[in-house]
Amino acid sequence: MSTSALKDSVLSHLKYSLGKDPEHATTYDWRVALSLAARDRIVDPWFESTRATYRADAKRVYYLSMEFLIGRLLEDALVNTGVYDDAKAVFDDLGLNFGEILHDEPDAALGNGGLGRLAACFLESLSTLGIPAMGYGIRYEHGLFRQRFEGGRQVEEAEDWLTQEHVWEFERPEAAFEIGFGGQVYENGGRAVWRPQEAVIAQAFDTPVVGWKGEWANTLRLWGALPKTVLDLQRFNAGDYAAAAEPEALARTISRVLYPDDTTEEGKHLRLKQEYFFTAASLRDLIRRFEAEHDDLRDLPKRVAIQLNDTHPAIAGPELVRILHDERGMEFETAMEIARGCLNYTNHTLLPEALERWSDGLMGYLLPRHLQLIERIDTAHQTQHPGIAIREHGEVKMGELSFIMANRVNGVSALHSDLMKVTVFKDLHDMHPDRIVNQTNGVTPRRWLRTCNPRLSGLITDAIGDGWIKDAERLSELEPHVNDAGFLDRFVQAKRENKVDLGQWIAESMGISVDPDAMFDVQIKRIHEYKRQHLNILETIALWQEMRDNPNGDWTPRVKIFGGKAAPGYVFAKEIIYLINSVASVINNDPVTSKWLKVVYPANYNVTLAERLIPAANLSEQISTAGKEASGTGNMKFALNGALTIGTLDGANVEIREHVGADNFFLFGMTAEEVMERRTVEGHAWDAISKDPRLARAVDALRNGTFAGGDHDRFRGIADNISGPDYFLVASDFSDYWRASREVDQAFRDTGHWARMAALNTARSGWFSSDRTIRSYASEIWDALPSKPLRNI
Ligand SMILES: CCc1ccc([C@H](C)CC(=O)N[C@@H]2O[C@H](CO)[C@@H](O)[C@H](O)[C@H]2O)cc1
Repeated sequence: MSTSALKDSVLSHLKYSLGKDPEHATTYDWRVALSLAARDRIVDPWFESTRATYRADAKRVYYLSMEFLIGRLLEDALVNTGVYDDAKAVFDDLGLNFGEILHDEPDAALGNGGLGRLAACFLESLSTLGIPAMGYGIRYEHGLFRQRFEGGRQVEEAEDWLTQEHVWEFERPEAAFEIGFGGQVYENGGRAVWRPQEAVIAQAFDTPVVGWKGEWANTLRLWGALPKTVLDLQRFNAGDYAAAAEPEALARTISRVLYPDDTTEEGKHLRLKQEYFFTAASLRDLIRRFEAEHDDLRDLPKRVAIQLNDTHPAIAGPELVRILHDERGMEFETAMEIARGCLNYTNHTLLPEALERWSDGLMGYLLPRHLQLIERIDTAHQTQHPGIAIREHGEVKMGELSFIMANRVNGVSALHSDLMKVTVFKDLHDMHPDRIVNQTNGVTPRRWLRTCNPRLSGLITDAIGDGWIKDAERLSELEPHVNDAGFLDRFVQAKRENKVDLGQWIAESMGISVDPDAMFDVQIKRIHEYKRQHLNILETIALWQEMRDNPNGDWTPRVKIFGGKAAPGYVFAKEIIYLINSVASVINNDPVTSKWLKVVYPANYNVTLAERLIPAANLSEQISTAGKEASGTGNMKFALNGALTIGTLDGANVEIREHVGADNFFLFGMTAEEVMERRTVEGHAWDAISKDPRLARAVDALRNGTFAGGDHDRFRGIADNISGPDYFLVASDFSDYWRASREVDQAFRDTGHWARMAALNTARSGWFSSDRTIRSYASEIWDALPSKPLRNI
């Protein structure tokens, strides 16, 4: 498509789709017009992908997830369909600010963090690989809350991405299903019949997910909840207007808002309704699609692979058995076999508080037939494998149910999958030793390098061509260039220019000036004790104290950048946020140290902010307590973008260090085994503090009001925790973290050496592409293949 054709398409959409005259068009109008023009180019490959799948009667992959952390779609679509430069030329030509138009798009924040973003990367890779697939989720009216800081404290505001037209979705009135809740189960001719007490309509909204080069596009189908009856006319005519509108309000509540917790299961009534709502609608939809082309449901596993993104859609097991056994009359055992032949389960966390357990009461109330079927599934499994129960202490354990109903169960990094076998799923693993496999996470190199870092990707393509974008492991072809001074200079230049851009944005949006030649040290992720943002800020305090002791010391200038939201109910995490902001305001206004050290915490960390921060990072903080971070995916994005990692042997850090080389990774801290050992030591925190005066002094600063205007109590909670129970071993890992951080200081001063290490990280991180991960799922779990050979780039 030529620039002029694109221009015509944009102008005609502005006129005929938005009814706007260019003279009076707003940034929003131009952004929507461009999006419609870009969308037009995706519809044909989208249709063709569907046709090809039907022609080939190909096996389909269904990815069921409560979260899809998509972010923005326009720039990704322009790059993936190869018209980004044309679009830029069109708006330069129109004398409009292209960057401003791109930034007008709201993030689709339909997720909390790692699990949701992984789902989005997976969909893009499935399309790039041409594997027929569909993502199923919920069309939340309100995504993850907007974070604002008030006096350094997190304040949540409702997110409202749908208050403006969402141009990337197509409503599908024909794809709607009635989903029931509650009610009773009756016996009828030897068959169980469930009569729900209430019902809502699940309405489909489709978003095309286009792959690299726009050759294939799969569908993300999100369900919105609608009332069976829009208005209770009797009540309306009786003047009881509120009551008249109640059915609609009640129904829409199901898809109203994303639960903002990412580690603690609340066990909330509405959460279980959400999980059943989208899971049941998705199973209805995929069975209808199967039966349109096939007449024997026993062949379902040959044509359908379902991936459960954690336990959130685990009700899929009992629901599939209910449909096959209750509705279709299959023998229970056959229904179980067919269901297990389709289902696979990915575990994303070992944190006990994150493992979902629904009370019998709630499950029996909302899903009475499912509770009966879970009982039967439990009994059947215990007959063969006594000792493990799905139902225990009046609760239904969704992890056990998912494991027992799955063909394959996987962890998301090598360490995590091994830990699953010896912790949460030890007994089940002993019973089914070949069921757990590992699938180390990955990230899409399109969004997380090609699109977010055009300077570096331009440099790479100049050096080795652009084959790496589709096949990221070809980044290894950069290795010979790493010894070429010219390449390294351009590598350093690209990073510096990204840092200058970020510095400008920080100055404009936060009024803080940062030195682009300082080390940009970045920790961006959800705020959680196991991710140890409080270890990072404690080290920052100790560094600041040492700088004040010796202001003329030859310090390595650093900018500590934090980003992340805390679950609204997570008090300790919110205290950590308050501490970071309080430390920042003292340090950033300290004339003695401000040339050496700055702390920056932009609010409302999301996908778009990550795309702005990662290309400008020198150092990636991956400092979780070993054994706690299942994988991490930010760690991969930083390595791809030429940042060095300071981290523990946790999650995928282990594999990143193996791939980039131990010399190009700053390792510190206890291993997962040593962590278990250290916890058994009585007073392990005090012991560590007593042995490290630097640590003791930093903790004292939390107690003596240094960062609290003299208020000794403000951060007592954090100080007491770190010097007391300290379950995540902040005190015990501090000294080694300090040691590694000083090594980082030394290394950063040798710009050539640092550049070489950074370039090797980029060159050796191609394996962490989500294309590699998806290829592995496809061959080891789904037995799914690309539907048509995609033209080699
Ligand atoms: C029920 C509340 C809830 C909601 C979400 C979750 C997710 C599983 C939390 C999550 O996002 N886990 C992260 O998943 C990433 C993708 O695999 C991993 O890289 C991270 O290590 C893991 O913390 C747990 C509990």
